[in-house]
Amino acid sequence: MELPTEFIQKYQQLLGSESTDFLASFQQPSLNGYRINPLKQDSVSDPNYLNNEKIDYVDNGFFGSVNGKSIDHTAGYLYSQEPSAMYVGEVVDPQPNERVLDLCAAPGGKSTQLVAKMNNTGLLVSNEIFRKRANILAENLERWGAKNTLITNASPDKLAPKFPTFFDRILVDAPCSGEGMFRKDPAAADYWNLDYPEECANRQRKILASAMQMLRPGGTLVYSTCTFAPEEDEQIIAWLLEKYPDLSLEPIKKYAGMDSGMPQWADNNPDLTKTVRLFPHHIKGEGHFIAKLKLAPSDTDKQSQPIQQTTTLPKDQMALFNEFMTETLPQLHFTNLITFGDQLYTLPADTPDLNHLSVIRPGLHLGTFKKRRFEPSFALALTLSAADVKNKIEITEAQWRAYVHGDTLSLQHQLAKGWYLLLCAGHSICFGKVVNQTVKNFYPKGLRF
Ligand SMILES: C[S@@+](CC[C@H](N)C(=O)[O-])C[C@H]1O[C@@H](n2cnc3c(N)ncnc32)[C@H](O)[C@@H]1O
Repeated sequence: MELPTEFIQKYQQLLGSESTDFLASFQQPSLNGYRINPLKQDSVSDPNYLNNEKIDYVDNGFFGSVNGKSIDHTAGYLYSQEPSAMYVGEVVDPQPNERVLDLCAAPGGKSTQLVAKMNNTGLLVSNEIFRKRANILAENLERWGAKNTLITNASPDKLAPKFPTFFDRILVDAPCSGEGMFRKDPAAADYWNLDYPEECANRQRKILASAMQMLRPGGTLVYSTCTFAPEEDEQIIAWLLEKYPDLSLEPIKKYAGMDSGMPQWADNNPDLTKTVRLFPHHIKGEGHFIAKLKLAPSDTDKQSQPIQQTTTLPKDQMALFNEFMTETLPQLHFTNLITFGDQLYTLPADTPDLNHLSVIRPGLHLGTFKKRRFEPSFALALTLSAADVKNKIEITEAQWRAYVHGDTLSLQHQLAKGWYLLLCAGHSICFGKVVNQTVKNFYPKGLRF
């Protein structure tokens, strides 16, 4: 690929003799990776996914590519992600039952990783400023089987007043000049110019100022980019430390091939070596910068408490939902029920007041109220295992292909009318409705292939 001349000159100056290897790395093919979903009860159906080279710094991470039209992918057992990007979620290291914000979240690589580490407990607010991208984020989180996630579509400054000093951990995986994406997407190099990193840095400072309003005293902020530009990496952290004296850098473990951040590329603060750089000529990945900061605890400024949601469904809807639960999922119980139009959701426990906020998914989507019936959602099906449901049908791979294409299935034996969880190779695929020896198709239209 052809790199901009000013880009070459800039990194020759910054990296000196090392720039030869750095610049040569852009002529190498880009690297793919994927993570296996630990939230699912069983393992991948294609064992080849377990035989690839493991990524040593990531739980469940492997080098290799994912077939987007496989059962494993469509059922949410795999997430395709660039290897070095996977280290971000490891550094965030969220714990079960925490309140976590992924502020720039689409398409959802880091959010799926965070939700898995939280074991679907606590609250993850996964936010994306652009609506189209927020819808893709929702699709990816639903396929992954996320239950504790509130998906919002807001600019950081609109989100901040809703969650003052609220989060234990915040990830800002910032929009950046994307120099680490040049190999995957050479068009990104055409877009680059010498002033672009500074333009991105302006936006990053604004996003971080909003993030700081939402971080509780004693909370952790992780900032990451997929660019090498010091203006967007060390210099942003130097700015943060100056503007917020109660923030301090936390050391990040450096695995083989990872480099320390460069104090000399900012204000010479030696603490900047606590940040990490993943360079494509030193590790097997496209490149990343990650910093982890802690806000000093305070006795007076307590973490804000959510306003408790009190929700009661109208009697007729409650009866329809209870009927579905008794017939299909008698062992499960959902609380914090909330409707948006005719859509039913279960809100994560810690959710604050959502008024005047653009919400894409207020928690797990349970289904839709139709005239005199309740239709369970695809999202609900993907959080379930065979043991959760009263009625299930194990389908063959050929039937799975027909179902994801939008066809109805014919049954060889008579089954009672009602909702059944369809499973293929042990994976929950979708709900289907049995009527007269056929399974009616409820695979989401937008996901059929
Ligand atoms: C690096 S990407 C996030 C990748 C994501 N964290 C993942 O792992 O899949 C940055 C995101 O920031 C969003 N973004 C762009 N401008 C923004 C702004 N002004 N404020 C907040 N987010 C913004 C982009 O739409 C993009 O989805």
